[in-house]
Amino acid sequence: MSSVRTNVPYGSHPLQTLDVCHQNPSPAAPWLIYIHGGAWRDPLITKSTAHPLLHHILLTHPTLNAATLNYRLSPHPDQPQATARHPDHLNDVLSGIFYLRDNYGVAPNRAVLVGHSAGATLVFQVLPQLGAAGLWPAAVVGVEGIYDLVGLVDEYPGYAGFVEGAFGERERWSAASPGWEGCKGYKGRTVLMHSDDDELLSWRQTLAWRARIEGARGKGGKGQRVRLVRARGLHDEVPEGRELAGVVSELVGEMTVKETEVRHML
Ligand SMILES: Nc1ccccc1C(=O)C[C@H](N)C(=O)O
Repeated sequence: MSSVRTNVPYGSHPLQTLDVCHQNPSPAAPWLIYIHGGAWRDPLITKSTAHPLLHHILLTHPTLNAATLNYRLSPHPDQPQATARHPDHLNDVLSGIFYLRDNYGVAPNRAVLVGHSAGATLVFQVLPQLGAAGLWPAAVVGVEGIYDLVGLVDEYPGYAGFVEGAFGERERWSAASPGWEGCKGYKGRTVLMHSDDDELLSWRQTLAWRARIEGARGKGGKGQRVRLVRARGLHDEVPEGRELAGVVSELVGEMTVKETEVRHML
């Protein structure tokens, strides 16, 4: 029954594609859905950057299904003809997730959504839209994430170029950054990971985003906390690291317990 498919189109653009490993046909199967980083533009950072994580996690969790998504990119010095602009990246991620729901039956509350770097921005941008569609995931994991575009360029003026390329003028950055306002109904887990060794981003984005989520959620409520996890390695090494695999493994383990409960209920 197990099937691995690569470059499955979820739209007509060559980057509207995903890789999927469907090894558990149960409608209650847990899913890992990965959104890559690369500053919304890097042609070399694609859905394939999740393959080491997927290999490891799918072998250790034989009831897990997984997918990793490409999405259209903004112009890069090596790929100036790319034309995507916000909200194209976000719309593609949403289309890809809807494709998985429609074609593989990914159920609400059975998905762990992982985003790295600009992919972490995307998973939190897409979260309220998933909620609006009745598809709140079980967990969201942001890894070496960008969450506040204005704050990012204040800290690193050199990043203005790729932020402009993806989002346009500075006036638009604040509204385009993720917010927690549309996520009040979200009852899943939120994990933010960051590495001391990240050479491209300090802890500032991650800590400020955690403070924003926890502030918006109201302190002290049960299940309302953000879990902060220290990772190891350079910015683009963290997705392959043991810390992320460990976090995903735990989250999937929690869902597997629930799958057994679901089976008892049937
Ligand atoms: N994800 C990032 C986060 C912060 C700063 C840079 C990146 C990049 O990915 C840079 C990429 N190599 C680029 O130049 O397009």
